[in-house]
Amino acid sequence: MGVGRRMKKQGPPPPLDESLISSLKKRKANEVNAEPRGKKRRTSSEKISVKSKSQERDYSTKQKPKAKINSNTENCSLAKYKAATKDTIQLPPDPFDDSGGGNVDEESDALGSDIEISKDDEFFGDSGSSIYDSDTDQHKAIFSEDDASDAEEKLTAANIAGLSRRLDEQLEQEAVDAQLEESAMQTNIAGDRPNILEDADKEGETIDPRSLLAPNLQLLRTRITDTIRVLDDFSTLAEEGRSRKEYRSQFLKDICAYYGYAPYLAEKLLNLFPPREAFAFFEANETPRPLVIRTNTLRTHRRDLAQALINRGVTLEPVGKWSKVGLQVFESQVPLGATPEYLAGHYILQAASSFLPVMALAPQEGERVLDMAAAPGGKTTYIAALMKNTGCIFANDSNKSRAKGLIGNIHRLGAKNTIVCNYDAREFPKVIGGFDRVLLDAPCSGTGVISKDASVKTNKTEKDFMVLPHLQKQLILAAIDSVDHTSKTGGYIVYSTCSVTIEENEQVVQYALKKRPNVKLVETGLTFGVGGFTSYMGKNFDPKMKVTRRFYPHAYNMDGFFVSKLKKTGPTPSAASIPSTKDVDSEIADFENKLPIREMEGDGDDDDFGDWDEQEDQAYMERAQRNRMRKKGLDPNAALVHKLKSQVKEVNGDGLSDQTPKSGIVKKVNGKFLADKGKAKSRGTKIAKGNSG
Ligand SMILES: C[S@@+](CC[C@H](N)C(=O)[O-])C[C@H]1O[C@@H](n2cnc3c(N)ncnc32)[C@H](O)[C@@H]1O
Repeated sequence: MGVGRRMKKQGPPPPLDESLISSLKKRKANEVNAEPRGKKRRTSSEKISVKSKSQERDYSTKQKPKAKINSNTENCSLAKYKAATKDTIQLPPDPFDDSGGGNVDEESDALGSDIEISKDDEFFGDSGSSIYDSDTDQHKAIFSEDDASDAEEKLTAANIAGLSRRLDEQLEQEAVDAQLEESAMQTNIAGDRPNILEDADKEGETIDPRSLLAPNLQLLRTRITDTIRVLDDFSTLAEEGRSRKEYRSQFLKDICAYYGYAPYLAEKLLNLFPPREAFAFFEANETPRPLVIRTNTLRTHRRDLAQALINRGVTLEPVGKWSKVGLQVFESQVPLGATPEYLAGHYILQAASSFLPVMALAPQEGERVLDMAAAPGGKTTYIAALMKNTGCIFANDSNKSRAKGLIGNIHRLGAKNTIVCNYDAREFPKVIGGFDRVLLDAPCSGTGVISKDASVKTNKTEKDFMVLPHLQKQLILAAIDSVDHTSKTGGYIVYSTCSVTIEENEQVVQYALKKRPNVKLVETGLTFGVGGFTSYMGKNFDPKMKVTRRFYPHAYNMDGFFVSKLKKTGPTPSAASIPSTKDVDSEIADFENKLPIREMEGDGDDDDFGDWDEQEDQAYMERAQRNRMRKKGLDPNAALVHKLKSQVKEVNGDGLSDQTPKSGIVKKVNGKFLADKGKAKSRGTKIAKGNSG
């Protein structure tokens, strides 16, 4: 659990598929040929000696970390720095060379999609974009050999010094990790059969479960790694007579105790991965993700922004080849939320993962785009930038106070093609339709961003995983119904969440495919990420679900995210509707009926009534009534149906309007059923103070 991950490179970019970037290569080749003699560009294999004393760092004396460096690390500049000799720093040209990086633009062309990244976004000049090159005189490349002015050397030096420091820290962290791993290995000698369950049983007998002693974290961690070893090689390492299930259940208990998760959520997350990967996921949730800023190309170019921030003492690097606008910040001497560049809207602090849904949406200039759940506007403003302030964006959010933040960001970043609205997005098809593209970055449980909000570990309940997916299902249907299937340029819907659970992702998309046969899943155009689940715990999803993308913190050092893209192929059938919120209520009531019977808070002679409103009171009493009925072995749903029937009769004027409903604890006043204070109180149930009933 170190701090290392924030400093680690974000990524990794996937291996390049050459076929997808052929057009880029062609363009580069032309440019190289067109270059005047004697003005040779630096190639990625060339070394550059940096003369400044302050930059001379002796990497040869660094103790090499013993830990195996994973493939992620090999992609980052650390591996390249390691090759540096005593007096020479080998500049890492790759991070600043956007060429051939399989950017989404090029890839999507090949995929028949239409993602476009502004050519102005090219970083530090080596990119090979013709538009970019026409610009080089005004925007000199920071690390370009061609333009080694004194000022630039200073900038380069400052950034390199910062990056070197960052690498030192990373090396130190890895050395510590290696030592920890080595000591763990000494206790985990291969072939040694650990007594996990036997020891845990003994521990359970000796420790009073009510004791307030803190768990022994070292012991727990060792047991977790031992259990993973056993589950990896069960036939050799399992204790005799013990089942896999027993080990899994011990693993779950230990994960909950070690990382502080509620068992319900921990199990849900554990089920997504093999044990070893699950451990990596939980571990990654303990460390912050890298700090990333997105260049606002409506106001500046990435290299200009980088230059300005380096001048202010910020150490940064392009976020990865997959993005032309992201900068990963390693160190800063100034608050990044208060620099003149920030205030002038040159950048926005935005997690790298949240670039992805917009890249998948690939908005085109001149289109009409709906961002259904837009606040605080990180994605809306990115959409505006990709559309170069043309066309029209409707940025909607149902939360008024969050919508204010959205307006602030839209102004600061200079988005001029955006209309902000404040509807419940489920109503949107009735408000306005005919959009070329819709982004639904849905409200979710946030299981992908636990490193930012650890309260998710304990505050998400079974009910959340019923209510949220239901809302998400309603929203995705509304998103589909808002799109114009005849759009010449689009007809796309992107559904994304910052959650990793199946209920909020694949199941929602599957529901949309079932309810709206006029949509189909298409490639997101994103070059990395794990494919979505096509089956899970006996449930099969559409085989094309694999084209959706999952992003995990342990795999890419990004927040957990899910991105899917749908194409609308025909009109929504006229009979199709969006399930109403009443259905959600009945689903929740049904859910509550299944909960174990427990004493109601208000049962007893408690006269200390709070300020209740009539509705609250009614719901409270109905729940008490249902509990009582179940205790008596009666079916509360049957009584509910009976009650609803009598209400319907009453609404229809069937002569019951003056009668008190059969439940006996509510009665009708001014056309509403209210608590009958006398009866309810005699049963020990809380009712509203001053209730006229
Ligand atoms: C994940 S956040 C959106 C983040 C935003 N897309 C961004 O990138 O800045 C989800 C948003 O959905 C909004 N929301 C929740 N329920 C909604 C509904 N029924 N209709 C519209 N917006 C809703 C919340 O207020 C919240 O701002």
